[in-house]
Amino acid sequence: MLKVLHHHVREGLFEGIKRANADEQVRAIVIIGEGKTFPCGADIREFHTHASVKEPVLTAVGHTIENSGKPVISAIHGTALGGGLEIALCCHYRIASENARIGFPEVLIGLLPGAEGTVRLPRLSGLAFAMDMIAFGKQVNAKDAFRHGILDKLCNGNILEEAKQFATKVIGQPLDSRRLSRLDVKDAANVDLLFEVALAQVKRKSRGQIAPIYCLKSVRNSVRMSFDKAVEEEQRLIMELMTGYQSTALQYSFFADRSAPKWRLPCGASVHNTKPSRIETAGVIGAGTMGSGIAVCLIRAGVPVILVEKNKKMLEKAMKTISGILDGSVKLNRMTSEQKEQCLAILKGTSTLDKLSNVDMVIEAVYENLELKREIFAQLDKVCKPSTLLCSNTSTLDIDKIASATNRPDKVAGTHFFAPAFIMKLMENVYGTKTSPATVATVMEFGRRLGKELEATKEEIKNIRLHLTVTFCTIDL
Ligand SMILES: CCC/C=C/C(=O)SCCNC(=O)CCNC(=O)[C@H](O)C(C)(C)COP(=O)([O-])OP(=O)([O-])OC[C@H]1O[C@@H](n2cnc3c(N)ncnc32)[C@H](O)[C@@H]1OP(=O)([O-])[O-]
Repeated sequence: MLKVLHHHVREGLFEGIKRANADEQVRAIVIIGEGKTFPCGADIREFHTHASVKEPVLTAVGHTIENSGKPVISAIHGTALGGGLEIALCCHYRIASENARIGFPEVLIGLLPGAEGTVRLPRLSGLAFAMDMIAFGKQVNAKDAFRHGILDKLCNGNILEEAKQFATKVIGQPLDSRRLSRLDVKDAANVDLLFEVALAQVKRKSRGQIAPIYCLKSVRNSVRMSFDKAVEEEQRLIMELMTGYQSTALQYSFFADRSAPKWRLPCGASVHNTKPSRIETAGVIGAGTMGSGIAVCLIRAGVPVILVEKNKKMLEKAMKTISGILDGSVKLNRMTSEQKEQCLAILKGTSTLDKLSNVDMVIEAVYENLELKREIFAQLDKVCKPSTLLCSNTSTLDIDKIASATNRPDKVAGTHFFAPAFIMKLMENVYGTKTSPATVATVMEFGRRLGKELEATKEEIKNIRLHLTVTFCTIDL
């Protein structure tokens, strides 16, 4: 596990600083991460648990550090992120290995640096840099951080030894000018202009998201209010974000993103011992909103698609819609016109299922009617080659009941996309009682290829999970 500021880490740090302050032999204090890195933030798993509010909270640790009568130096290697960087900002000096990185990624999980980071960083780096770093969750390398005054020294040798040497040089020097809470914000006169420019960027780049706007407001408060008042307001803003649906969704997505590549089934099959098959071609059945959106995902990932829709007018309309969606991507510079044409070249429309005889995978996306889906799956079973995976985009129906309409239940799975499928990142892969590990491996690998955040869900728990994922995903990720 990476170094995160669990309750016991905060407690250890707090007690350590107090002990060092009380010990007459100690003349300076160095804070360094054991192992590969400085702390990369608060423990996200601890949020919403009692441990996150158990004393000493991060701000109390920070105050003890800043108020220490002996110089405190943070020696950063690896990454100092989020709460880790907030601890470093409470230190009187910061030195870092040349290849270290620092940043405030909180906004990426729908939060802001709520342990006084939005109020301290501008006092050190200036407003423009702080707004950019905090509202976009940017990580910067040590050289950039040094250039912007965040670090006092870059090290290329043993970081602990260099920190000890540095400490001997600063012993006895006045500390007040090193306590960021006592300093004014640099470039404060430009606050309104900088805020407007950053806000316009946020609205363009992080459309629909609340946290980046709160980040900017909180940084602006660092100029408009006293340190203490701005901190109070920062607390209010983070509490509002913490209880909102966007941060819940983004935190969920943070862990889903990391756990999906490590999927494991109760039978012992896992990503490590099960080989996926390569999907070279696919069929999508149903050219409504979901079917068209799924087809877009696939052709954008370079997978040739046969889109089946028995209503010819609807098929024609869907082909135009798909072309329009790709035009939108071209306008937003997400693809070139040439790439758009390449996507359209691998999309074919048809009104009959028999054209799917040779595809490697079919994703059915007709409306939620069990009998209709069973009928389609029974036909697919006859039409498709024996190795074809038969998948359903169903959000509520039982995969086992759909699979039982075929003679290949081991090759049937749910591949549940969320609307609009070409934007929403979550994909829930549902396995039934007879779905084989190889099928799970293939749909998980396929989802990864589409750039999705994945969930492997057992049919029995789908409905509980589904309730959660739907709630979580009502935002434009
Ligand atoms: C009062 C509030 C004020 C403060 C707020 C904050 O600090 S908010 C926090 C601000 N900080 C962030 O948002 C930092 C978020 N983290 C990152 O950006 C990256 O993890 C990284 C760049 C630190 C390392 O990348 P990498 O590719 O080397 O490694 P990896 O990404 O694969 O992770 C390895 C394992 O560590 C786990 N884990 C990681 N971080 C946390 C965490 N904070 N918590 C819990 N767990 C965390 C991760 O789930 C995974 O666990 P698994 O699956 O093995 O059980």
